[in-house]
Amino acid sequence: MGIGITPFSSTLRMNEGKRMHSQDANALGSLLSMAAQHKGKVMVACVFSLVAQLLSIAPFVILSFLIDRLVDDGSIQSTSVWPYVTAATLCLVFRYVFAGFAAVLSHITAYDILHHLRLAIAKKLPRLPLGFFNRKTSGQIRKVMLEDVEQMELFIGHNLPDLVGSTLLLLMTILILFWLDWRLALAAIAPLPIGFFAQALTISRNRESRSLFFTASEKMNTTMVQYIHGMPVIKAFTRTESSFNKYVDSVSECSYYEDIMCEHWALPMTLFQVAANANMLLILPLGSLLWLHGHVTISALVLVLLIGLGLGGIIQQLIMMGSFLEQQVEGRKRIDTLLFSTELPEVENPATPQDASLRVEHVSFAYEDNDILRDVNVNLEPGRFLALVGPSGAGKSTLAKLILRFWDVKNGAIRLGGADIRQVDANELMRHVSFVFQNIFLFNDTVAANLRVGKPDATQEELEAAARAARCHDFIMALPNGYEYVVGEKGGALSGGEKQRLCIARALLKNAPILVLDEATAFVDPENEADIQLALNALVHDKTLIVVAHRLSTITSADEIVVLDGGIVAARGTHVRLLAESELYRNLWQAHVASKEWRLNQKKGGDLHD
Ligand SMILES: Nc1ncnc2c1ncn2[C@@H]1O[C@H](COP(=O)(O)OP(=O)(O)OP(=O)(O)O)[C@@H](O)[C@H]1O
Repeated sequence: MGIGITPFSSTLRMNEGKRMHSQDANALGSLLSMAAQHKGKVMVACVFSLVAQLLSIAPFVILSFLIDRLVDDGSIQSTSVWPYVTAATLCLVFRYVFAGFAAVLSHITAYDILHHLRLAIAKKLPRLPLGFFNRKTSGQIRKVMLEDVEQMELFIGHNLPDLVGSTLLLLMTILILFWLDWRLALAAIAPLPIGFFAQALTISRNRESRSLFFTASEKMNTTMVQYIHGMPVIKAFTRTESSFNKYVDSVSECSYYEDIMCEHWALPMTLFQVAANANMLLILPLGSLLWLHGHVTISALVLVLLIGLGLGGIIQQLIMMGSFLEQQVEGRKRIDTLLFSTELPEVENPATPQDASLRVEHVSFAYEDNDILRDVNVNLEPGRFLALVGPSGAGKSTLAKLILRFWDVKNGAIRLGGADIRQVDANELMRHVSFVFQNIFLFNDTVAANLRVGKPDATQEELEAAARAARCHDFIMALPNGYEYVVGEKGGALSGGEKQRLCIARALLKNAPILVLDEATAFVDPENEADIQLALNALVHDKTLIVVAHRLSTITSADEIVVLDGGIVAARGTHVRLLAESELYRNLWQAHVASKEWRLNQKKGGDLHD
């Protein structure tokens, strides 16, 4: 297994090696403690596996007894042979019975573990800060939940019982060999250290490439998911070739590391194969000499040959299991990374927001080293409307996400209804805030089910009222099954604007006192814009509204507009005041008006051609 020599010379690599070593050890510990939680069934499965293994060599021992009888007593009757044959047959039959029981038990346990592990991961995901999902792609999480968890089934269902059975069989075989004759036993095991050395060499040479291979395979997974999910964009932008090449590159990277591992593996493995089967060259001449001089019986010699030659096979099996174990340790590492990711801290004495006011106090924030927001202040009374505007990359979406606690602020505090959001229980926070983001997500379910995400027990009347307020009812009724229409993955047949209005209806149903809306830039045709504006008006009248605005015409009525530039507040005020006082806002407004006129001209041009 992958714990051993660190083959790198530089300090950096030594440290990296040590880190990997301790991660491997931790992951192995997790694997074993997972087995220990079901120790009753796991131990019985291991014992059954061991018995099955012992029964596999028992017929050879019986055969040697028979040979003894034949040699010592030449006049043996054929009927005397039958008990030996029957015993050997029974051993073989029971070998498979025990192996079968071991497999059934270990698989029952394995599937139980699989079930609980998948549930544990699924329960963990909602407890993670929302920012976690910005960092990890769905492809990476999918790989952990499907493939890495599957490795645990292989560990409990196959590897562990086989590993225990084969290790004990190896020891038992060596003991029997020494019991038969110590000189022949030494001859049988003499080449094995060479085999072990070869294996240790493979492991140490492959340590780095193995880790790189697993990272490359994770990348391949992500690329594959993106290749499939992004197919409409890829085709629309005729990026089929470049996207396919990206996918091919990730596959090639994977096979590159596979090739390296094979190269590292080829020579030591060949050496091992030769060594594992070379003991016959020692046993046969030495055994013949010992027999000629009367030091061993013919039956002992035959038995040494039969089980001694099997030693290579047992070790080969152990080595194969060792390499499976490496994969399982690697899978467990990824599962643990997810399971032990830092959750939003539990609040000891949770605070409750008293109203729908929002205060952003001297907030600074950095994703990594560079500050994205610096000393930002906002004060919003309940029921008021705040717009965040500014050039691309100014930090508008980041500020909106901080209000939802995607991440915690670096300095300062964000208060909802007077309570620091770090002191508010995560569920309570979500009860007070609704949000509609640019990357709209709809479940592959009916329109009604998607709306009910906002309020699971909403009546049909409530659904329709929310849909009417968000300007969705008419297009929903025009769908083939109305509210029972299955929208399909990513919203299927709905337009971008329609999907956004569905999300607004969902937020309306949730009826949280504060709404954060990261306005989408993509769905800007005038009809949609007017409809979205009306949908927003429905939200505004009794809610505190924070809108990250790209279409400035939708926020001219905001109580306060905060202009962000390079992470700092460059100006603030109403639309009219900012037009008079802020050059940056004026420029943004002029750019917006120009783009609207351009779209209008484009449309007129289109109409003329029609
Ligand atoms: N998850 C992230 N990790 C690291 N950097 C990020 C992350 N999200 C955003 N950034 C960076 O933070 C900066 C501010 O991004 P943000 O999305 O908040 O800007 P924005 O004003 O909303 O831009 P836009 O109008 O284009 O949506 C950008 O430089 C962006 O590259």
